[in-house]
Amino acid sequence: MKICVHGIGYIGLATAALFANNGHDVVGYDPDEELVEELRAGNPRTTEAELREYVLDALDAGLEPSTEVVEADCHIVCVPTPYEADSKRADLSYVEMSGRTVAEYLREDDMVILESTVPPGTTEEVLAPILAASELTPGEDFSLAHCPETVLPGNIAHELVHNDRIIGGIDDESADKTIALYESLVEGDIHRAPDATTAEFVKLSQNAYRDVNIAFANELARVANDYGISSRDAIDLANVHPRVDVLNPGPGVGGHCLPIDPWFLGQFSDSLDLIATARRVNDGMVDFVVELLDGELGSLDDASVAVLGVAYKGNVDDARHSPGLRLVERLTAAGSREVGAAAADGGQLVGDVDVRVHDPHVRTDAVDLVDLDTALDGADAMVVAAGHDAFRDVDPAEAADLMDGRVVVDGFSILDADAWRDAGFDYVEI
Ligand SMILES: NC(=O)C1=CN([C@@H]2O[C@H](COP(=O)(O)OP(=O)(O)OC[C@H]3O[C@@H](n4cnc5c(N)ncnc54)[C@H](O)[C@@H]3O)[C@@H](O)[C@H]2O)C=CC1
Ligand SMILES: CC(=O)N[C@@H]1[C@@H](OP(=O)(O)OP(=O)(O)OC[C@H]2O[C@@H](n3ccc(=O)[nH]c3=O)[C@H](O)[C@@H]2O)O[C@H](C(=O)O)[C@@H](O)[C@@H]1O
Repeated sequence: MKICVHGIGYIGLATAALFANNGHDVVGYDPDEELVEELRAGNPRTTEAELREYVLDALDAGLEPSTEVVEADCHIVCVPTPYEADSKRADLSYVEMSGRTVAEYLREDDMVILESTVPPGTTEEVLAPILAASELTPGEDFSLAHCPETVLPGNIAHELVHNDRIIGGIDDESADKTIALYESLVEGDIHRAPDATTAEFVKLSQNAYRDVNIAFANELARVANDYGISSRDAIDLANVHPRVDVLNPGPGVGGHCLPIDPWFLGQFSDSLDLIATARRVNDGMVDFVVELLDGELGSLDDASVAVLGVAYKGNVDDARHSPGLRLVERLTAAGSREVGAAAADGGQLVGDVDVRVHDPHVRTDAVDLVDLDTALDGADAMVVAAGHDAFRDVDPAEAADLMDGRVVVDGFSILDADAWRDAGFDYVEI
């Protein structure tokens, strides 16, 4: 089948490769000329080794990166759906733009599949009317379905093939055709949603569920701290119950999915309550880290803090909406004024903090990154704000030689607590 994937970023490229590696004739369209050139030269933008190999196989199998759209039996839309922070709404302009492009190339009996994560109702109420500008009728002249993507960054090559899929069409035939196509590719089960809106809702519910569960763990961490006990020990023990499965606390929830998708879920509903509270709890964990630092150091005024990790989670290079970046903001002068402004509401006043940031995976313009030794040199405290495996190897004796202070806040409980305590550190974990 001739397939045109619209948007060959992280998700679209993997999806294009999935189809190309299964014998389809695939064009990966993206307006980003540099990205297309790099791919044509055999340089996919990924640090995931398995994904890289998978994409290189696909290029060998004929995957054609292109800045031109082509006519195709199936158009798969994988464009960005960013979040507008002020309104807490999805920016659907890329989906709309892509829809207008697809409409120009659409022929009778073609398939259109939206994979981007969108608020409930988008496929039927936003994309379908745009595609109808082709003068073909959605559901009658061409099929239209939503097939949300659920791969876990860091494990995409495996999950792309093995995850179950939820597929919802704007009518039965659209769902039938889309299900048949994905059944020929993936090893996970395919589940039929009653309609496209339900499929959109389910995708967002999965991420909201995880966000709420993490918020529960984060709240337990704060409560356990009030009792002077380890939340990690308590959660491990709670989880021996056959019907309890609490996730891990940490310095907050990052990435461009979990912190955002709960708001997409509530975009056309006034009923978010627990889910909105969970967002607030998770975003508040950075303040908890600041409180821990302040408590351990006596005062943050003029303190030096080494922040290790601005990736949104361990072993990835993506710093979008990361707890580490938020922590840096809070600790720097601009951020401390923000925290100070909240003092009347019980927030704490923080003075100027010398913040040094190190991350072996991330390249970003958002903060100045330094090497590990520079970050630790003269620091009063060290915070692990991303769970990179590399941080397990930081030697407490060497850190003690470099640092002025002896405070470590381990956001992910990844360090060897005994070794750090033996080296003279006050070791605190979330
Ligand atoms: N990254 C992830 O872990 C996951 C992402 N998603 C969803 O998948 C969608 C895509 O996300 P990513 O691949 O991460 O984004 P990305 O930013 O890596 O890639 C999107 C690509 O679309 C291209 N693009 C922009 N406008 C376009 C247009 N009009 N036509 C064709 N291409 C266009 C961009 O140049 C870019 O290369 C989003 O809705 C996201 O929420 C879903 C599950 C996981
Ligand atoms: C329900 C679910 O597991 N969704 C996945 C999620 O990918 P993502 O990498 O954002 O998820 P993640 O590994 O839970 O990490 C998100 C954030 O949550 C934090 N986190 C995660 C687990 C935990 O126990 N505690 C915790 O604090 C992480 O450190 C990170 O900051 O969102 C992806 C997406 O929708 O883009 C989705 O495809 C993935 O399957």
